Amino acid sequence: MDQKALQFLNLFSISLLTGYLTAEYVWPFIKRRLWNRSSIQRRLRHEEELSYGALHPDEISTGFEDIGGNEEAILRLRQLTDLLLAPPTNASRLLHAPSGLLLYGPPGCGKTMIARALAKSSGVRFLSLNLATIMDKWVGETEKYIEALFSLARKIAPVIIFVDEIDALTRKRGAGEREWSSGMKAQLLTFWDGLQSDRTEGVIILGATNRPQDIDEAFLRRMPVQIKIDLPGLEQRAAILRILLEDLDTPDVIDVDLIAEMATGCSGSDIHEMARRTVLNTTLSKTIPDTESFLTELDLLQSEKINCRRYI
Ligand SMILES: Nc1ncnc2c1ncn2[C@@H]1O[C@H](COP(=O)(O)OP(=O)(O)OP(=O)(O)O)[C@@H](O)[C@H]1O
Repeated sequence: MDQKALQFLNLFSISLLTGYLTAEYVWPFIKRRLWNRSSIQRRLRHEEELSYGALHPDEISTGFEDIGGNEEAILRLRQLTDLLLAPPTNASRLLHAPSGLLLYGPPGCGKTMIARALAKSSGVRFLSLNLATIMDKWVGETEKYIEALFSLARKIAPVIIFVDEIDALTRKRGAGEREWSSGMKAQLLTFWDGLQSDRTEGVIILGATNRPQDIDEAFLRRMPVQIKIDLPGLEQRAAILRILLEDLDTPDVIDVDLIAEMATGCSGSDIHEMARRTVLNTTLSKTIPDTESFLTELDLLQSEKINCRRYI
């Protein structure tokens, strides 16, 4: 073989070897680095998006003084939160509170208000998770949001992560369930367990739902304290009304107890709506809101609700 052919063969073998090494080792390494970098950037973007739902305690306007009734539930929640945010050092691990709590009960009865007031009174941030932000994304994207949620929570701890309608995220797993959905739940459980094993981080997950029966057992187990926030009783309805009427000039011409009695079956939200409409209408008609005007609005509201339910 002449010199030129030998040189060509050498060059050819070196290029082949270089090509092979590049394809086998260098390119995957570069790809991994690029992927990691874009993955970190993506997580940071998601963290930023999620942080729009985070409030500093000073930014929270709802306090326990704005909530009528629910004293027992509030007391229990405050004790648990204190325990969670400052776990007793050197004490038995059994004294540690669980990192997940669940508020359940009919709509409009104050679950969200209680969660916000809890964060404010404990002096911790309130991170409200908007499920629309993290669900209905491309396959794999929801998992990224969940990862970002927990990394953000760790950065801004102590924090209460509030997940309204948590049943939508933690629904019972079934045979026909889509793969992405069961993957997302598995990942949520993994991150949640990460919190449980390191309790000093001051991250509490507070779920709220109207449908606790839909929540998967695995998630219920991670929210072992389940507190019912029920429809208000007579005294509680009167308490809510008194709070709502505090800034009216003429509260003494209003028979709060009578209105509360007539409002049987109403939620706090219904009472708020009745009071809002009454004050709006009397302001428009330049009259003074009295017992009669409240009862008229209550009647209207109740018949609207009956008609609406009939239609459904
Ligand atoms: N106990 C209460 N005291 C004072 N106001 C209340 C109370 N419960 C409900 N409200 C009124 O009803 C509104 C809705 O309450 P909130 O959003 O906390 O209910 P919720 O239980 O979280 O409802 P949902 O399950 O539909 O999310 C409040 O903004 C407030 O005006």
